[in-house]
Amino acid sequence: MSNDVFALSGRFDVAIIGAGIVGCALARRFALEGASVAIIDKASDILDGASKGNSAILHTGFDAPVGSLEQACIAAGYAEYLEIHGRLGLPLIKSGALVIAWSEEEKALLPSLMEQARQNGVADVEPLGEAAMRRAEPGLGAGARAAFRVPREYLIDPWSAPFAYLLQAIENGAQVLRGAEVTGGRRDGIDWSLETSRGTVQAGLVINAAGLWGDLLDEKLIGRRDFHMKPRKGQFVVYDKPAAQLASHILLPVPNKITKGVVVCRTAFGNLLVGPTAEDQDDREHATLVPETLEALKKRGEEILPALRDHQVSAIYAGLRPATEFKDYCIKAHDKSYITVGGIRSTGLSAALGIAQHVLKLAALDLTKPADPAWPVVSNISEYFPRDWQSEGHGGIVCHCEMTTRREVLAALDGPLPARSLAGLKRRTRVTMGRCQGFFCSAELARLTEGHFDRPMAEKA
Ligand SMILES: O=P(O)(O)OC[C@H](O)CO
Ligand code: FES
Repeated sequence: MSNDVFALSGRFDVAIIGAGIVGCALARRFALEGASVAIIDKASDILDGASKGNSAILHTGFDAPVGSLEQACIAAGYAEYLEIHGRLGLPLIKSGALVIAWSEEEKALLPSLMEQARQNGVADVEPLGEAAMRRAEPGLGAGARAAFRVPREYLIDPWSAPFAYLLQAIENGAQVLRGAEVTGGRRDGIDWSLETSRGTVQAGLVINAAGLWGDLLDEKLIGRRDFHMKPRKGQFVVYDKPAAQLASHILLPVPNKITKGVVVCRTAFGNLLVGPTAEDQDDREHATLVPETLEALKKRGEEILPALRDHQVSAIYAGLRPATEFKDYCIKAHDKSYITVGGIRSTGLSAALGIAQHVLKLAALDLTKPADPAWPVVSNISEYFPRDWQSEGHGGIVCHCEMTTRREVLAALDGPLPARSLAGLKRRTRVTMGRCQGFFCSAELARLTEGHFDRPMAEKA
């Protein structure tokens, strides 16, 4: 049965605004510590803001600024992911990464980057001369000069991880209010009354995890802005599955102060990804795809892996990073009743569990941990682990490109956190995300999802 309610009643220890990667990890941490938790999002489903476009890497933080809060949260988040992923059924693809120099100037920067990695606790970086680099990745283009290996940079599924975090929060008592925009709020000295488009939510502590809207929410609720959002768009090109055999490592360029640069890597779903771009813009809502930029990305991909010329692009997408004028995360307890968690850029996927640990300490609540918390197991949709279609009683394949079964679709439409939109169903099951982009599975999906979505799927015959 769905945990979704039209409105929340009662009083919560913690109200988290924003059900992105960070909000989901916060909900899990506080629920596991014994807090009563409400999580509120204005979208009809979770992960609908910055978290919907991500390159899906579990970073070690080797290149984070030494001594930064970002580095500390990535290190803690990385360690906790390794500790819990098996128990929650979350995939981990141990690819490792190569940081590749494409010019003599970049080659000269490799030793200092390796030193930075060591200072960040990533001691196992390994320099590779040109011959060793080409042995490690035989498909690299002629321009690659030298590299170093970061063995513990891994690939993960960017959607099942936060989904599992929130599911665990729910199974330990958290409540979710989707489709509810926070329009205002006031504090009566003890508790907050948050006004939302679906009623009032009463809580002792409010955590702003509103991502791209974080600065505006602070202004609305506490009348101040300590940072200003500068959305940074990233466009990506996704190649069809046969391209995944072209690279085993995550191929990273030498990063600069703004971005890690254009990455080439496999995905947990067996595709190959090239991106992201790093384009600052004012718009917080729209990440427009630009054909010329996508062509340039393809060209860059082919310089990195020339064999990509013979492979097909199966999808394109773009996301927005909640960047601010500050390089580091903007996490602050304004007082005992209000914490802002802002400026969490693309490293948020790796850092989320660590951010949650940090915020728990800032909150300093007096909580009693439940003795035997629930541990849900999410359904695996990664190409690299056994899938539902390989087991009995799955009811048939609905999406043949992604081998999604009827049982997987029906499960995603049910349970404590059901999909409310096609986008939400895609993130849970991969339907329509294969090489035909839904041409063959949409009609059956329209039938299966009837009555489940806020906006019904248009029937495609
Ligand atoms: O450009 P960045 O630094 O935000 O990093 C993008 C990477 O794809 C993160 O995994
Ligand atoms: S059959 Fe679903 S994407 Fe092709």
